[in-house]
Amino acid sequence: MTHTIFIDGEAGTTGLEIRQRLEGRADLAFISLTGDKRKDLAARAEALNAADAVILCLPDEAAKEAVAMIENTTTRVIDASTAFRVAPGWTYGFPEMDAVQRGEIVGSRRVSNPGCYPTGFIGLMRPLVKAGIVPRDWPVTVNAVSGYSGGGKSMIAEFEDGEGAPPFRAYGLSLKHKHVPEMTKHSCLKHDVLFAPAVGDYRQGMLVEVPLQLSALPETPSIDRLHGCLVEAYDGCRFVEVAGLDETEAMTGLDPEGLNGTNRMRLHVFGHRDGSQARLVALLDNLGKGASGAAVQNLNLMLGLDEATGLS
Ligand SMILES: NC(=O)C1=CN([C@@H]2O[C@H](COP(=O)(O)OP(=O)(O)OC[C@H]3O[C@@H](n4cnc5c(N)ncnc54)[C@H](OP(=O)(O)O)[C@@H]3O)[C@@H](O)[C@H]2O)C=CC1
Ligand SMILES: CC(=O)N[C@@H](CCC(=O)OP(=O)(O)O)C(=O)O
Repeated sequence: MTHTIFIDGEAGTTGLEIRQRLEGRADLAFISLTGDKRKDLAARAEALNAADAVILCLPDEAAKEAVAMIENTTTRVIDASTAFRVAPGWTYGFPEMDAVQRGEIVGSRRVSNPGCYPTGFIGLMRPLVKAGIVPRDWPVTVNAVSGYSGGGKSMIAEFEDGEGAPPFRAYGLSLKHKHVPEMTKHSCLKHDVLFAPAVGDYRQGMLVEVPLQLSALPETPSIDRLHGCLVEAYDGCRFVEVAGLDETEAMTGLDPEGLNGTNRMRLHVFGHRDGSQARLVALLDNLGKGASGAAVQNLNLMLGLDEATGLS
């Protein structure tokens, strides 16, 4: 059986990556808009309604516009933007985040693909909050660095074509980053997380870190307890893994580009085993498990296929 797919925003950073990941799939046929048709409302409306599944790789407003143009009850939607990540009626497209999530995605017609930073953060924090190791009302900070492709075509142009992009830049300084609502909600936290992102002068790959003062937490959890909780949460997951404590202990650095080109995410628990502090760090490709890889994984699930089809 062939499924018809339309990627709205196919010429952008996320859209192109998705298209490349789906290239050569005999089970899929594509509707593609080129030239002036790319942004033509009538052409987009026709494509959106003709496809079995659409993947929206658009700015938020254009994504909302696309969803409003779908007039049938059969087209299935994966939205890569921020527009619907905490919206009622939408399923959050992070299959590994809970035992029931994969099944929810399989049965959903509206799936919001998670943000890149939230994938790392929720991956680290949700199991700890659900297990009661980190209280729901805990004040949580998240520090992160991303490659510049995270900012789409305009940021890629700034770093690759412009003059004088800095080697490292802190941003999100107003503390109102668009990812805060989904990070907070899907980690089951009560208070907005304090999010401190940065962008580096390299194309893709990211580290998302949560520092924890263990002795301030209610039960002073050990490194082993944190690690054990994450290992249990991701047992059997194809794309989310937890680095062993021996491996982590021997590391002197962590390269944000380490999983580029894959749909994988690796979680680390750094700290002395008998110490009272921990640095939880997620490593992922912002264009892989942080965006395009995750979208393909969700598409596979929604089409009733093995979630790993075409992914590494
Ligand atoms: N880059 C990343 O790492 C990630 C991005 N995302 C999200 O995915 C979405 C796409 O981001 P990204 O690919 O980086 O952005 P880009 O700017 O690289 O691409 C966006 C694409 O959408 C097109 N577009 C804009 N407005 C319209 C419209 N009204 N109708 C049709 N096409 C339109 C643009 O056209 P034109 O080429 O003419 O500008 C462009 O090709 C965003 O919501 C982003 O937040 C999510 C996770 C990670
Ligand atoms: C480096 C950089 O600018 N990154 C982007 C986030 C990339 C991402 O995940 O975007 P979505 O929320 O659109 O999915 C930012 O901070 O806005």
